[in-house]
Amino acid sequence: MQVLKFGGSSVASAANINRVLALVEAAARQQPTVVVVSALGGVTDALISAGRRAAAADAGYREQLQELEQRHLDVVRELLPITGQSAVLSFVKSYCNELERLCDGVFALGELSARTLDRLVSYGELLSSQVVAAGLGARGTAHQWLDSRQLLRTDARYGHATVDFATTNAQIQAAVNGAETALYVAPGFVAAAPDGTTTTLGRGGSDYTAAIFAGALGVSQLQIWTDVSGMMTADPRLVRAARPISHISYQEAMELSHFGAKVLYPPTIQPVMHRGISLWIKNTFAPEDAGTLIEVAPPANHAMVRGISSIGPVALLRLEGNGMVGIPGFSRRLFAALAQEQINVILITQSSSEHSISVAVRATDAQQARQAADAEFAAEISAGRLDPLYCEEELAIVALVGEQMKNHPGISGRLFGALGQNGVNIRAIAQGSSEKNISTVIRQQDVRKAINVLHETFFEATTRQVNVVVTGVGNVGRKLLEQLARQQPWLREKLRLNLRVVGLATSRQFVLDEEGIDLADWQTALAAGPPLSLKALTEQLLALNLRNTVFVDVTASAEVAQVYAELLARSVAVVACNKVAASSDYQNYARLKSLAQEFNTQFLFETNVGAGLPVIGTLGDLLRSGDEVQRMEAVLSGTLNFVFNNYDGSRPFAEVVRQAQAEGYTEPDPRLDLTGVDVARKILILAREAGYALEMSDIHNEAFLPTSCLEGDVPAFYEQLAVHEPHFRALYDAAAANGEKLRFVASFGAGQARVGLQALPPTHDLYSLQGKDNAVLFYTNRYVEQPLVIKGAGAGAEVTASGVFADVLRAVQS
Ligand SMILES: NC(=O)C1=CN([C@@H]2O[C@H](COP(=O)(O)OP(=O)(O)OC[C@H]3O[C@@H](n4cnc5c(N)ncnc54)[C@H](O)[C@@H]3O)[C@@H](O)[C@H]2O)C=CC1
Ligand SMILES: N[C@@H](CC=O)C(=O)O
Repeated sequence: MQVLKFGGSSVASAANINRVLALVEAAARQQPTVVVVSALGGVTDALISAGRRAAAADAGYREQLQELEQRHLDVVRELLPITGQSAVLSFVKSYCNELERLCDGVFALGELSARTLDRLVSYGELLSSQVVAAGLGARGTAHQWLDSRQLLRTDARYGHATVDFATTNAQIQAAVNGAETALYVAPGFVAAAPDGTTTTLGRGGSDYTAAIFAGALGVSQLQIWTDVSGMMTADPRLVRAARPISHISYQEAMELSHFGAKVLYPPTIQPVMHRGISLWIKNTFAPEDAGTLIEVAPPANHAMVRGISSIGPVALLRLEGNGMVGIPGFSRRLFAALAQEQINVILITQSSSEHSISVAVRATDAQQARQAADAEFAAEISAGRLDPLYCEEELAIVALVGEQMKNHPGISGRLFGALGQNGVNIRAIAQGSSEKNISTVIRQQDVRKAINVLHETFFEATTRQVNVVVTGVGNVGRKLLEQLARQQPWLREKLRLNLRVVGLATSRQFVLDEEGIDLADWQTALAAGPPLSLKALTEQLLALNLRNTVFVDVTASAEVAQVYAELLARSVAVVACNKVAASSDYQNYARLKSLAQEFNTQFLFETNVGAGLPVIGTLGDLLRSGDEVQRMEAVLSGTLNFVFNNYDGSRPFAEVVRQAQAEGYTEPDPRLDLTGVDVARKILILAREAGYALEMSDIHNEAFLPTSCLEGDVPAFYEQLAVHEPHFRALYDAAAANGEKLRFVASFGAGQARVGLQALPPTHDLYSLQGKDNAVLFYTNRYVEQPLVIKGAGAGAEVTASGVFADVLRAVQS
């Protein structure tokens, strides 16, 4: 024997009912079957609404009832052959006439009692089950329609009656076991009080009916057929990667159902759970899908977390004050006051200091709850021993559920880590000692991000989504996009990162697309974007609230550097190729670093010094391992090294500088390189990273450029370089005469930093640098005589982009 229950969506139309009939017939061929049917989708709500309108003297209920009648008649006409329709059509009409008389009475009296409402709504299931039974009859399938009102005995608490199981079980057993038929159809939801008046079973009523039949008959299995393929690991409307749960325990299923996985209503499954009957959730519209099998003891697997649930909006109420500490009875009074108002408490938390108790309630109950608590504690509040109830709204609860979480350390750590790294602040936490459920209260607007992050953390061993915004798609930015596009498959396969570019900006336009921009044709997406507004870009990016987000600045813009703080404070990682922020005033530099720390994110700028060379990272490693920098000596300008390696007077100095710019080594404004400002910024950043609070004004810069070179714009600068060709030639000749090379050297020691042009002899460590190379010499407590040397290409789009890329990966993998 088995029981199958079909929900409202499964019987919402003739086409759907035909599916149901085929499934029922297939099931009944296997073993005797009881089919429990809900009302056609939407009918119960329509009946309640009609009743309420009638009670409110709104004659519109008649039209509503006519629509309901028409809907059922249409279903019958479509479902049954013409020859078999008339009896069923007149039956539907007679039920609908009864309904109309009932509502007319309600209209006349202006009153809708719970008893009348039960009677009214019972027609939904009575009609649907008769229609399904007629459908089976029309297909020649033998069956018997059972009137659940004659089998399910309840008390007279109309609306949510309590079942008298002794009588009910006996009546069901007599009706089913005594008959010869192998297939029964019964209306769900409806029952009867001892005096025979119709009652209903409350929320989840048809599931409950099915479970009562299953329990009474001791069946092997109860199947609940619905419109989803079972319980999912998370709400599929919020998490695309959510997947069905194949096996789950009753305990877990109930935890998930409590928290929004609306497939089941826990109280309804008690009759089967207590008898160890398995419950199979199946999809009427995809019967081939495995569905979810709920059992007392499902097979063990490696999943500690079975599902993630969410419920919202909720409000968090906090009762707080010194007057509570050590005095029994406060929580009892709070809960009694809420219970008095029929307010359901969803989550409770109290710290061990006993200084406050927080409870979460549905947002719609918040104000009533606040008033009830304030009234209850009015005396303590006016005496200053308690604060008025504090109510925080627009919150939600996200919970991890899984029986195997018990005794497995580290799960809450991963939960908090994953949320923290994504800027999701946890307002309250609850975990019972059964360890089946860890609940967090978070902002409603963070729910999508939080569930996705947790789903990735606990279910998707395969990939993690990373969302990158690239601001500045010039020389370096374009190369970065090329590298990202080329590397995407590798990142997915090897690092399990689904790295998507969700935003792009230039000084003219920007585009944001949470679905990810096609890197094969990003120019088209960008061209279609609105004019650049950094405010709009940041606001829209923050509003998207995507997980694992990295903002990459590949501009040289001071305005772009100003948005970092807002982003970091929302846990968006910032990767800056732009040197403006790290070389701005010390206070800003330090604030950005501490914001990153405070909001559990990253502010990385490795390419600020030495482009793709691992300079800042190496310095950090030295310091973190306890070393101390004594001195640094470095060539930090790719441009200047290129220029002095290539200038020998045979070509004009200006032409060599132009070549450096054309090859992509200079700053967007090459005067920054030639004046030594770019190098000064770099040594400043290194000194700061080494622990010294220097300002740009502390860097002594021995500029070699004649001042007239800086008096106009960039074309004027090049003109002046040509005018001063003899000056550059003289510098070169003087060095060459001594067998020396010109190097623009940055040095730091004893808290002092300086940059300037030097003629270095062949014996000097920085003499033999090729092309656009940079070199950094670290003299530390451990590297005393021979410095730690980092050397290599110090400029160029390709190497710089690769350094930015590495920072992006560091930001999301840290
Ligand atoms: N070229 C190199 O070897 C290295 C460059 N860098 C840094 O990389 C950055 C970019 O350099 P390039 O790509 O050569 O510059 P670029 O001039 O070729 O590109 C700059 C990009 O930034 C955009 N941009 C400018 N102002 C903007 C604003 N306010 N909002 C949005 N976008 C804006 C421009 O439209 C352009 O797309 C600079 O900060 C530079 O210091 C760092 C290390 C090495
Ligand atoms: N313009 C810079 C590029 C890297 O920061 C340089 O020439 O070194």
